[in-house]
Amino acid sequence: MPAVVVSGSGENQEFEGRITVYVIVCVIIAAFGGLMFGYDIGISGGVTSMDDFLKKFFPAVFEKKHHALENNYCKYDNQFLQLFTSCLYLAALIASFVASKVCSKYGRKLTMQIASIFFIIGVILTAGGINIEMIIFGRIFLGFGVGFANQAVPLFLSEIAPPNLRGALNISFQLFITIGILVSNLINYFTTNVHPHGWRISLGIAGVPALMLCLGSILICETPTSLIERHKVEEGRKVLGKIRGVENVDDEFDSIIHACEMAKQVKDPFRKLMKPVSRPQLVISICLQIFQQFTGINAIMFYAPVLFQTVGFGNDAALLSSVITGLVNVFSTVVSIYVVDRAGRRILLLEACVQMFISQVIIGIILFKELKTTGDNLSKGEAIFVVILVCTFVMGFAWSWGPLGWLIPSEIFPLETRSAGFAFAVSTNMLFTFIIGQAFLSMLCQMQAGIFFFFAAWVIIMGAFTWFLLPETKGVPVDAMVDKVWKQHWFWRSFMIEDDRPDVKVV
Ligand SMILES: OC[C@H]1O[C@](O)(CO)[C@@H](O)[C@@H]1O
Repeated sequence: MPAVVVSGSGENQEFEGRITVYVIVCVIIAAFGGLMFGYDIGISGGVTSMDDFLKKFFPAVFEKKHHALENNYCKYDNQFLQLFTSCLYLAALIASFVASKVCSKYGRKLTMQIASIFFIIGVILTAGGINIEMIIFGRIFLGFGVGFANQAVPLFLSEIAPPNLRGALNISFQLFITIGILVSNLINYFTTNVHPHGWRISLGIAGVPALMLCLGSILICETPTSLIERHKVEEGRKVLGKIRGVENVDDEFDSIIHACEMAKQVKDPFRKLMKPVSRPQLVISICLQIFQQFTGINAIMFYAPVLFQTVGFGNDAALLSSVITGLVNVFSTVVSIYVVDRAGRRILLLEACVQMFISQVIIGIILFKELKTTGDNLSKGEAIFVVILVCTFVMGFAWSWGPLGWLIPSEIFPLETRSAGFAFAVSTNMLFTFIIGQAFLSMLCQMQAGIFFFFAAWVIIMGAFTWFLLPETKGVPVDAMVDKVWKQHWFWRSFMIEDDRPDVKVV
């Protein structure tokens, strides 16, 4: 998940430096952290739809799936099966509190190393799993890895990126996540026909990015910001010179020193976050995360193969359809990188609401009409139409609520509360991802086709929220947000009266 830029608002300043090979190597290594997260998101749906896996760990679900004991919508409704997917996010939520301390006390590099060790343990336990407990423990370890990696990698990327590339790199983390999801969909497509251990291969391949992150994080440098924060000022200057590839890094160095000093002056950022002046940023960041998850995206990302089987696809067709939605996810995220600073945030979010709403309502209507009783299936044409609609839904999400759910919280907080505010955003995301992961299959069973109308209703709420309460922040310098955005806004300006911000001028 993309980064909060803590090293001053260098976005508005030109410093000397070029993109060095070293920076590129560091970015690639850190990318494995994002890939790993995406891989874990995407892999569980395919694995939980594989017969060999179900027979071994969830025989009751296997029976339901093959003997039509229940209607289509309830085939996969099983709390443990959902726990296999969702426990990862609960573990990540818990780990992220510890990780944020480790990250600022001991640095980004060590935090990434710890993440990769968790990942490796998680991969061994899940791929080698012999009972449910072992695979759930494995997923929990993967979750610890995600908690640590998601704290360190975005910060690391934004701190080593040349300032003019920070925005693009911010969205790149989401891009790495989507690539990880796609790779996992592809792997599942091939391993589903490898019996009886295809699922072990799927879960085991996660070891590749985990090992790359582990070995790579020995090679990479610590970021200058983290070194300076931890009083290793001279080393910080040296590393800055090395990653920028120029002799004179004085300006950027001074700006990092200044930003670190400013950040230190804020005694209690969490208290400051609770004051009315921070209300707009806090409410918006939390709501964006809740809304991001209530678009229903992870119902698709986690359970697409299961969902496609629910509407009557065979195993291969279901997995292939997931590959297609994975591809749409990646390409639409790339679109966002190009469009976001040209078109602005609001228009992307609002357009996506319309697109997602239409897709969900039509899917809901088709399923409502065609999948009523046990044994019903969609016709081939209808099933293909549903896949197309899932793609238009994912497309809308991926160029808006996906990346912007992270970008906006990272740019609206003033420096004093940025880190703390972003931590809230990360934990809210993990919490609601957990809720969707744990509840979706049961909701599908209870609400049947109505689940799509449920998510569509949320899309209306988030559209209204965006329309009335989300100001445009495109091109607004970070230190001008209060004057140019919040004090001008019809609703949020009433919170700006008690403006007790310390005079932090971000340079
Ligand atoms: O690309 C979709 C993925 O992006 C996220 O919303 C993170 O921003 C995940 O929760 C989701 O699985």
